Amino acid sequence: MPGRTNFPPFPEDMETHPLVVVDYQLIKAGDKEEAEKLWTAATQLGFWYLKNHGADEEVDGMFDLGLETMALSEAEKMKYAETDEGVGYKAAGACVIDEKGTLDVIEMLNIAKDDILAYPEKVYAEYPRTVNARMEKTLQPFVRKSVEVSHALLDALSVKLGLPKGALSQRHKLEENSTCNARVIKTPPQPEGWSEEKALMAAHTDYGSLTFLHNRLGGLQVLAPGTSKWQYIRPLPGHAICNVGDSLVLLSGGILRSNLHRVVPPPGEQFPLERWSLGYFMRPGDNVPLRALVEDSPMIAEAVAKTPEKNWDTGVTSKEWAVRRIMFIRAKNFKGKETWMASGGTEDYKSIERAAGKVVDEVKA
Ligand SMILES: O=C(O)CCC(=O)C(=O)O
Ligand SMILES: [Fe+2]
Repeated sequence: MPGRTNFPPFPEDMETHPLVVVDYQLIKAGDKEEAEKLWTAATQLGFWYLKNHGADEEVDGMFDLGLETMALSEAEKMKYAETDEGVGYKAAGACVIDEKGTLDVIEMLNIAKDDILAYPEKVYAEYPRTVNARMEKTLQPFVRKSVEVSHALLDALSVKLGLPKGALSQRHKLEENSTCNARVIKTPPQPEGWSEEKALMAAHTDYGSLTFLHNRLGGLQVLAPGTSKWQYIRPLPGHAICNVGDSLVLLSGGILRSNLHRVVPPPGEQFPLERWSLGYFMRPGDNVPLRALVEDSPMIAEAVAKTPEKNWDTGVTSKEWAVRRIMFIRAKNFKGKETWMASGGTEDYKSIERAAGKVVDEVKA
């Protein structure tokens, strides 16, 4: 499988954005210094490498599942086409990547955590046979491992936020229905070349809480705060990439950051290759209101008081937030700039335009 174990290196001389390395075993053991590193990463950029996460075997199985499933015929995959709630197979061209309605080129498979854990019972959807064949041996262990890791990170962040230890993980209960999913992404090579305006996955913030991402090839880029240039994240063997999503930003009154990122073709010698990536997307339980936890933490209350111009009580639940974002990014629902903007979360559109070299009128934009 190109992009899994045997591929040319990410170019040495490529400019990248450095990430803090967090050691999962130390976080799990309650190490204060490591929690401090996590805090720095989660509040400043919102991205970090996670080492010693212990999920390598499960991740390898997930890459195999992706390969086996994407190799099925398009007709077969389309029997399981993604719903408006973002569950199932997303064909290339099913989503838009900009306000002009340009169609995307990536294939994606989203398998709901609730379907995985309930298997062979169905909660939302049926999946291709290649997925069913790996429900028990790959998907369930991958979900369990990812949830264990994500909960340890949430607990460490809770403490730093001045919340009771379980305050965040309680809002992400495994047994509660949620839009959490396991995702595999296949990005096709771009033999005609590639131009800066055409991201393969558009600039976005993740809408959930924490993403536990596994990359082999380069292609993931971030637009760091205070910069106007997209920078690659260098994939490091054995290291996951974790990032904060909008839900944690909202729950923490903006103390945690969900940074803009996108996917472009891998650089250098990796350019002609198919790119595969996958992750577990942890999101709050469906009924969790997306509002700052001001009653539970003086630190959050203070952060909210200092930013009265922001809306820290969205008035919607985690599920409503997710469904809106998914629905409006789908090509079949695209009606112009309005629907494109309705697909947004906490993205800073001005910084995206600045990075694209457009002049932004700070007053009117
Ligand atoms: O493929 C990647 O590296 C990133 C994927 C991503 O950002 C997403 O699925 O939300
Ligand atoms: Fe993302």
